[in-house]
Amino acid sequence: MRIDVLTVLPGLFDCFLKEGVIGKAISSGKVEVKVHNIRDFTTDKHRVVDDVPYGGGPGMVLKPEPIFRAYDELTKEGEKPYVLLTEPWGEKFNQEMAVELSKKPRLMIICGRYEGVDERVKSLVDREVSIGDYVLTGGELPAMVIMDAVLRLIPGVLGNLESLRADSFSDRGLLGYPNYTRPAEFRGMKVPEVLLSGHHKKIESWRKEQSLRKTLERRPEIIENLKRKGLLTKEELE
Ligand SMILES: COc1cccc(Cn2ccc3ccc(-c4cc(N)[nH]n4)cc32)c1
Repeated sequence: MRIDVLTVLPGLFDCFLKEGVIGKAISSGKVEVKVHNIRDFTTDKHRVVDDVPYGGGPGMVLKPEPIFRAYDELTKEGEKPYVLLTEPWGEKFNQEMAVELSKKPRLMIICGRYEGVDERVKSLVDREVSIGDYVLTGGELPAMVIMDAVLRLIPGVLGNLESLRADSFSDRGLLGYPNYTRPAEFRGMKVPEVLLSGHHKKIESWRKEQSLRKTLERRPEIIENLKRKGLLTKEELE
């Protein structure tokens, strides 16, 4: 997969693209992520990317020209990207969307700043995406959240963990099961016996039950959604 990111703050992505699972996936060539400074696609000597809003009002708006120039330049060759625009009130990002986006060969993520992008930029956009009902200062953190959730789903990125998660609950949006590690007792708090039993079938069913129970308690709508889609097995429904 290739992802092109358009932003006026490319430096925000430096650590994200160097560290951890995402950093390894990029350095190993499993995925390609290119961050482009919208300012590099201006043509005036002051490299202006924003302007005051028509009709008045606070703040500034990102101009359409530099973004369209970047899009035209970056789409001259190769597959046309599926274009995302991060917005405070776009379609809510979730695991289902992450799975869908992970199947695209190429993505482009346009990161707004100030009061957002000129409305005409949306003629380039396939999906306006929000990571939650709160307003951030720009689209870069949402872009990193989306990239992190999508890139971890690319085959080979999670390495051997991937196979262990063949039937991963998280891919169905279920909440995770409790994790424990040594010591077996810490400040009077014991690890559940079943996890010390070495009985893999029992451990697996305990984890599945914990995940379903936690999801039912905290996010019942996820269970309803999976039921409606027929994505819960008979025993999971019991
Ligand atoms: C557009 O309307 C806005 C109104 C007030 C502030 C801002 C700031 N801002 C600029 C570009 C931008 C892109 C994404 C987000 C964002 C996404 C989520 N989930 N929260 N916030 C916020 C952004 C925008």
